Amino acid sequence: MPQTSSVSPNIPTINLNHDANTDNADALEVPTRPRLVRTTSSLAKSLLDIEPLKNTVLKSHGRPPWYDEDGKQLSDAFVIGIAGGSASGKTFVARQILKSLGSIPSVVILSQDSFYKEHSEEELELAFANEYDFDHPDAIDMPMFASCLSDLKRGRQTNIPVYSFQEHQRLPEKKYLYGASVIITEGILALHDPKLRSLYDLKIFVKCDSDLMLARRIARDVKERGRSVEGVLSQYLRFVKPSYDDFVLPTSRYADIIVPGLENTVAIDLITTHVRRQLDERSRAFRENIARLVPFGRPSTPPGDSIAALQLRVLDQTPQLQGIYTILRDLTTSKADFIFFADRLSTLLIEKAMEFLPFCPKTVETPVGVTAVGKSLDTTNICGVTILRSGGPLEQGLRRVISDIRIGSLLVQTDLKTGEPLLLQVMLPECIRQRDRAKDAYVFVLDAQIGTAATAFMAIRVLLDHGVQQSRIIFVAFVVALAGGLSALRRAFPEMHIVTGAVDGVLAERRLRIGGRKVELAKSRSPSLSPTIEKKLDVVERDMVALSIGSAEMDEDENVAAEGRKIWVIEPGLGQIGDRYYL
Ligand SMILES: Nc1ncnc2c1ncn2[C@@H]1O[C@H](COP(=O)(O)OP(=O)(O)O)[C@@H](O)[C@H]1O
Ligand SMILES: Nc1ccn([C@@H]2O[C@H](COP(=O)(O)O)[C@@H](O)[C@H]2O)c(=O)n1
Repeated sequence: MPQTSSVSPNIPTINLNHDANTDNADALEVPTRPRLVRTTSSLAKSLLDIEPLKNTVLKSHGRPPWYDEDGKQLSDAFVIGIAGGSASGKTFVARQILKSLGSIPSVVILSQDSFYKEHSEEELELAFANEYDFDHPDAIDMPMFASCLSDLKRGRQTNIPVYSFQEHQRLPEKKYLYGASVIITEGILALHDPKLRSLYDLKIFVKCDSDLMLARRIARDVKERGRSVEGVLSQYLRFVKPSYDDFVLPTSRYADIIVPGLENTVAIDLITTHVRRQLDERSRAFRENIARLVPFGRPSTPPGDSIAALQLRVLDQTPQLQGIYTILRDLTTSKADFIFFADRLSTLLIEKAMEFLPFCPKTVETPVGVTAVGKSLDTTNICGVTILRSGGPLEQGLRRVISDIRIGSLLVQTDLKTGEPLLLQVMLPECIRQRDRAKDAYVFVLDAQIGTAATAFMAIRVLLDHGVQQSRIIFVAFVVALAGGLSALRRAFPEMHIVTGAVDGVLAERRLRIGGRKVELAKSRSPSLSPTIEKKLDVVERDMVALSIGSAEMDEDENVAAEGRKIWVIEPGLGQIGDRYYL
């Protein structure tokens, strides 16, 4: 990127000062529960109305696929490093960028403050007497900073320290971060360390008048950091200013762009235009590509061959199992019966899936005083992850089999505009959130079905990003479609296990029409549907409206309303399992 402005005499300076902009750029972490009916504009407004937190992944639109058809990460997150003096306006610039980017998928403002080193008792005494040098590069744990940033950039989760300015100390807890496609790092020495610099896609230095920085710092430190004016001044003269001159200001020579600490609207506009262009170049149609790789529709090989090639673990097709599936497939089955038999089936499926867990030998003494050799299972690192909401009916079975199991969830929904899956919410159990435990974890992924496999791809990628071993992922589904994305999923993730009870032949194309709030499934394959089926389809359609509007926050599009959106349905299938179970 060309230099557009600089303080260095060797580099031409362009004055980016322009209109004053004193707005606070704010955003909100994605709501913990999805709101079903909400428009893009109202969400965007509320995102910008609320004070953002640093070190929190902020999302407005969900995260589209960040990997290719091989399951490999497509591109790293885009990382912006912002350096500058204390109170120069680094956080302000970061928030302005966030605000100007608008509907980008997910972003985190990562603060260098989190990486202040732990202090000994003596250092703490100095700190409280304003005699500790927090502005020297040695005060910051640069290797840890670089390692956390590198993990986040590569799409991995990270656990960052939490720092208290009031206590001058790192707190015992850590903050879990995952899933940002844009990372904005800010700190006085954000451009100091070469390793950190190598991680940035864009380097910014905020240059501000020293008097203004001091005035802002006094105001902030007294108000927010529990300091006295005398203390702030003494620390400033002894450490802050000398370090600014010796260590901070010299790093401006590494910056791609110098932004003024006041009236910087034009600079922010330039930066966001650049970032948006970079993000556009990285985006790619994922689901379309899988469909091209393995054409959906009807299976080309006999089912037996496919089951063997796909290494599916299918329940024995006993009359009893066939009876359960017949009830579940039957359109006329009552809700109560559907729930009863889905619960029974989920237990059978989970029992089958248990075959992949590491049971160890155990000897016990029996009530008649004899020893018996058996097996036992340590469940500490075994957990479940439900794909909301269709995977929910499988939870019952999992809890019956492992009563104290921790179950997290992923909310993945289809963006009706692009047809791509969007990751809207990640709530994972502790044994996955912590990197050192994730590698030992066994994870049951629960989803009602695998059709296009777009959701399954996303779920598996999330787990791999956390360091879960592929061979310890056990995907459990009521039904899978042979002619869907299953073979692409198997090719991408050959070591994970797939357990199901039914392998259906067809993945049929239907049209989903959006007009106002109304969605119609064009019955392209069956023009003369019975009235009962028509009625059931109405229920499905109604729910799809709620889900699609709630999830994708989509703008209603005239063309989409006219032509309809392509969706895929497993046949014969069990219908919308989540709806039949919950609604
Ligand atoms: N361009 C700006 N225009 C107006 N006020 C600003 C600007 N930049 C920063 N400020 C204000 O200055 C103070 C310090 O800014 P901040 O971004 O927190 O500094 P830093 O992160 O560099 O320590 C805040 O109160 C902020 O609102
Ligand atoms: N315990 C601490 C730690 C750091 N500081 C000061 O914070 C400044 C950096 O934060 P900014 O938000 O201003 O970039 C730095 O200049 C340190 O002097 C502190 O006072 N106490």
